[in-house]
Amino acid sequence: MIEVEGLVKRFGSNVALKGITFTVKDGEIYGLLGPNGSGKSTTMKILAGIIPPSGGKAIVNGIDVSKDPLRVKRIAGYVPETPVLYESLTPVEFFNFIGSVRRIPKEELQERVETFVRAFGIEKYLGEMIGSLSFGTRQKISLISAMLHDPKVLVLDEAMNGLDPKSARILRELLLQFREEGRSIVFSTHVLALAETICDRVGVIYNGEIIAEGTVEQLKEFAHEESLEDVFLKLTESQEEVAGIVRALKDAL
Ligand SMILES: Nc1ncnc2c1ncn2[C@@H]1O[C@H](COP(=O)(O)OP(=O)(O)OP(=O)(O)O)[C@@H](O)[C@H]1O
Repeated sequence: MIEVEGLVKRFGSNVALKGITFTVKDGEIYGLLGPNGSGKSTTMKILAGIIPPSGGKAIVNGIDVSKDPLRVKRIAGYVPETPVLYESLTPVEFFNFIGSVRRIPKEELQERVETFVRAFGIEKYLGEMIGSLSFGTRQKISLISAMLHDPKVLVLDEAMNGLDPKSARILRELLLQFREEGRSIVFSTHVLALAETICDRVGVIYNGEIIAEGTVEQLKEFAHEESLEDVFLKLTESQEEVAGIVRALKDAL
């Protein structure tokens, strides 16, 4: 379970998070949606114990991220927006490195690596240097490394980025299985169709604040719109602006 209450993050004079509150239950996939720069990655980094909050609380499976970020890192699987990998290692070396840092028993590590490598179809890249691999393959390595220690909580920042349709489907199925197993998953995406199919509830974040929250159906009802895309544009005050830009483009081209 993830409990976020009044979370604040300041970067100098820029207040990136202005008191965010939401809960992700056990066995729930919570989607964090919002325009560029609204605060999704900042929230995710705090939940993963990467950066400290400036105020408020974030409790991940009972652990306060401000008090014990190391313990949070142990139980959470975090996939950053941009993969952070060691370019000069091969995927096998990298997975072994993660296994030793996380103290995963050797046999268990090998079994889990094999399962995920097969699932994402990256067998043929295992001996190559990570720096030479494509963006999508690196994303798969980042995903696998976040799941090796059997995390109770998953914090996924744009995790579908760069994945081909087959791998995206596999990740989707994996997440649904994790949900069945009672894990909490917080998931940011710009792909609203994906959020619509996978998230139990979504929170719309705008200028560092959650401005609406609920199931996709509840949000559609609340905003009197038929698609999540229209809900999103309306709530983030972009609907009129987009229409104006489209009109200007039509006139200009
Ligand atoms: N390390 C940092 N130093 C200073 N400002 C930062 C830092 N990280 C984020 N910010 C600022 O915090 C705000 C929220 O950024 P954040 O990366 O959380 O947005 P986002 O919703 O994830 O955006 P995107 O969809 O583009 O990934 C932005 O104004 C950003 O410039």
